[in-house]
Amino acid sequence: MNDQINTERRYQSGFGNEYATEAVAGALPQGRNSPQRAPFDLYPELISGTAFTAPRHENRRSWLYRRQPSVVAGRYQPYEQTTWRTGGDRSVAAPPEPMRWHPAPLPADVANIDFIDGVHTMAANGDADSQHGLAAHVYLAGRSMERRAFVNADGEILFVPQQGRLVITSEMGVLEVKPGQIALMPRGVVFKVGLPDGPSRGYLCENYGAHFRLPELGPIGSNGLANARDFQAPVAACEEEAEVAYELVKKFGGRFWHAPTSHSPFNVVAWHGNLSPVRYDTANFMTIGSISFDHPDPSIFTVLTSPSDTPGTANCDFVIFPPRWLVMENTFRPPWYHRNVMSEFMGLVYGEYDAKPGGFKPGGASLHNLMVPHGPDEEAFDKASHADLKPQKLDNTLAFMFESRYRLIPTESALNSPTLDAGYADCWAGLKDQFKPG
Ligand SMILES: O=C(O)Cc1cc(O)ccc1O
Ligand SMILES: [Fe+2]
Repeated sequence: MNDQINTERRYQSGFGNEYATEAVAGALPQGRNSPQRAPFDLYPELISGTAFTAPRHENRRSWLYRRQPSVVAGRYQPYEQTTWRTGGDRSVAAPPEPMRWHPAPLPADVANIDFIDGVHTMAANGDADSQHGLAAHVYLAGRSMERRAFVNADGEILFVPQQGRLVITSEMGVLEVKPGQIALMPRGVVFKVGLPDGPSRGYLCENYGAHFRLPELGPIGSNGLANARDFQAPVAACEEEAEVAYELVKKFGGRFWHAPTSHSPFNVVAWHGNLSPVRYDTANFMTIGSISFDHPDPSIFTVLTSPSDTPGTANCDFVIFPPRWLVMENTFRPPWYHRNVMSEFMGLVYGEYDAKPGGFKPGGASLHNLMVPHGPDEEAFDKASHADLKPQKLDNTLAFMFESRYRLIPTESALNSPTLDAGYADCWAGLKDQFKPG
């Protein structure tokens, strides 16, 4: 298995269904999970994504049949990764203002930086140990992980590549993900990231809370938004050279550790269950919008949601702003000016975002925390207030938002970064009082 794009890669369709896959026919036991001796003398191993006793509709677990169990590993030593932070750092003085960052340039030595070392936290909230909150990261990497693997005990990871494809090799198989697509890696599943296009950039949402799932559809009905069948899980793929030395890096309680192993962690010959990495192409998102008037709430663009214990008030919603038609009559069509009780971290994969046609660049980011006023910049306001309201296609654009009930605290390094757009607030400065009574 290597980084090369393999156009014949196969996938299994669906989100959270009972997948079953064998790299070698006959490797899955039939009728039981843990026979006295499993087929081909593989080791059965269970990975739980939820508590054993979680309600059936939420319960996630998979059975892996592997050449050696995961417990066969060396001792862990501390590993230094100082730019990947975990949880909200409440000692940071975060101004109650809109914030924006220009795209982070790829560092000069990017060819030596792999995915693990290339993660930079922009903002985070909650706490991994108490299993709530999220972190919004950017990754800047140019080196494929070869004999290095990573596992995150602190949360699941949503990948949003912005530049360059990812070849994500996991215990359950391989996912190829290109900009416009996303991938979701469950907590605790070992993976490595290959970069077939070299220097790559993208966003991550590390979710410490309840796992991401498809949102309820309510009156939309039984179809629409992200359809379950468009998610794809990998098929089992065991690395041919299984007895090779690997370095396993683990994030556990916000700290990084590494241990040597004498075998590939990608030694799973067959697996079954409903806990799996998946990928999804946002081009398959069935977008719903207003066909009469007014700008709807952005919740209509929710791809995945991580609920909290308060109904309808997410730990994290992953929302996209995909290409779509605008047809609303007598309506200011871009987002309204607003203050949101939820906190909004946004990124742009490609194109232009209608509320910020100028200053928000692909690879950049913005943070509009709870109750921080924001909305269209002056240019967007002027254009939309006078636009001829014929049907308009917003094309070649993909922005997204990680929206959370908890305040997102920027990291010290994000606040001090040269990419912080010091003049961001000026984009609204020209919105004059234009009240004309009578
Ligand atoms: O602020 C933003 O740009 C995100 C957003 C978009 C939208 O269409 C409505 C509300 C909202 O917060
Ligand atoms: Fe907003």
